[in-house]
Amino acid sequence: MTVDALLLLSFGGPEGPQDVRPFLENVTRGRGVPPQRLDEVAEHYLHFGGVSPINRLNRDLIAAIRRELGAAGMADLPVYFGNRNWHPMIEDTVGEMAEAGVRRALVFPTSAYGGYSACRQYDEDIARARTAVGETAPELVKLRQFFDHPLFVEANADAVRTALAGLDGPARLVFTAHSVPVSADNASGPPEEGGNRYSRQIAEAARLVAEAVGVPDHDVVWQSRSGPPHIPWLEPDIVDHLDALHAAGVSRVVVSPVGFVSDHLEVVWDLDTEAREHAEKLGMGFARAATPGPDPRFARMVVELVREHVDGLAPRKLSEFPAAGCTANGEPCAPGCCEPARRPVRP
Ligand SMILES: CC1=C(CCC(=O)O)c2cc3nc(cc4[nH]c(cc5[nH]c(cc1n2)c(C)c5CCC(=O)O)c(CCC(=O)O)c4C)C(CCC(=O)O)=C3C
Ligand SMILES: [Fe+2]
Repeated sequence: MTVDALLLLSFGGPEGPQDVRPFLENVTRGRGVPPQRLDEVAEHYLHFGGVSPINRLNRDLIAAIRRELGAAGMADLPVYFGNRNWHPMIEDTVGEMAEAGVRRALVFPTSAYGGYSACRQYDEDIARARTAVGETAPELVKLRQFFDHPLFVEANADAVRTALAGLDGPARLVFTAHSVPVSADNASGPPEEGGNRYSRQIAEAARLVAEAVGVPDHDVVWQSRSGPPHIPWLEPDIVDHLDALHAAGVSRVVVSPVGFVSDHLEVVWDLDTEAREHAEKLGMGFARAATPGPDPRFARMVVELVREHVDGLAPRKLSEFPAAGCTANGEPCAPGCCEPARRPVRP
């Protein structure tokens, strides 16, 4: 298949205090997140001057992808940047691509997993942007999920090794990912698979990373829960889990945010601030493993995913899960796959 461009599609984050509220409104429109939770999250952003590191990290990643494309003989493939929730917005970027004459592009989403928030919502973004641009919109083919790609696993494994080496004794290895409503996890994957594709892929990535490091035991827990308290989300939360480990006599932890590609706000606040402070209060040693995005192997993986389409390169993957997530123009992977929850939409 020939393609004219690559589009990096991400979540987006604010780049100054004035961006925080409108960004949060974009994220939570029609999603039933209580206003009190929004005030709290706004405070987390303002604690960092209203700047999330996510956009800068994505621009760095694009620079690294350009270098790797060059090394693979694809220096002339333009790389574009668009987001779901903040500028550059995907609608604007796809408009620019159309004006530049792009007819078909691959889309790399900055999420490794299936599930509504991690996969299908990016399909919705692609479909919405194409509709906004109209007839001249390029064909947009999303790249597959990469939670079990050997380069993703190796980058995470090296980060875990470095974090373990930074503590002065044996530590419990704990992986985290963004919590989602239990109903959303149950609905993730195609219906015939029986659900829970998101949490099962997280568990699989954690297992692969732990195995690569050579650590016999580990835990998988969740972070950054939002939504009203009466709705069940995946548990335990990392902070509660630290209490449980402390009670069990564990004195050091390494936390690997395997559910995320880069150090965005939920990593630097929920882990580096909240969880770290809690560990210190308990007198536990705490080290947070780096996210894989800045590792050169991550950009190399993106180029491999591109080459699966451009050169027919055989997909490299370490798990039995099908290589899902790759569809054109925002189509779901399969009928009913990762259906969005029916949420009350208020005008
Ligand atoms: C699975 C998942 C990922 C991983 C996959 C991926 O990476 O795409 C992820 C990533 C991210 N989530 C992010 C930020 C936020 N997520 C929120 C809310 C929510 N996330 C959810 C899920 C996920 N989120 C869900 C089910 C909600 C509830 C509302 C809804 O159903 O949509 C809210 C609202 C406030 C709150 O309640 O926390 C914010 C501000 C940022 C950017 C941070 C920055 O700015 O640096 C990133 C990368
Ligand atoms: Fe989120």
